[in-house]
Amino acid sequence: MRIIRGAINLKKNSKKEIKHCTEKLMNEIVKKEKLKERDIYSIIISVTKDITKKNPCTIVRKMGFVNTALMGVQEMQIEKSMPLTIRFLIHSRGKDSTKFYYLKDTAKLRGESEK
Ligand SMILES: C=C(O[C@@H]1C=C(C(=O)O)C=C[C@H]1O)C(=O)O
Repeated sequence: MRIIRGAINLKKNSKKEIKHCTEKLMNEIVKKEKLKERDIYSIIISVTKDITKKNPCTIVRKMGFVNTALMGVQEMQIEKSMPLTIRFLIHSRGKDSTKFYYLKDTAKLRGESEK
């Protein structure tokens, strides 16, 4: 099974920015992983509590992932954690591997989670 973790942070909590960032992250993963809907088992998307204007799952659905099992959840509220962040966890068919796609400021999170 192929596991894909992704993250991106927003400039602000607006419909336009949520759409832009969700599409940016999803498009990057789809392109680099050559991901087809039929290969995906499920996608879990978390948002930090400050993201409220639009549901990223709806955006992914509108990108064409009409039959994919999607689940949207709220990220844990930990003090000083990165605000305005969308995270993806994708399980898909493929060679056993784990890949990370951390766009914009979230690249910092990779180092932090390994400390
Ligand atoms: C540091 C991150 O944020 C938090 C920490 C994670 C981790 O240590 O793997 C995963 C999700 C978040 O709860 C991240 O998304 O990588």
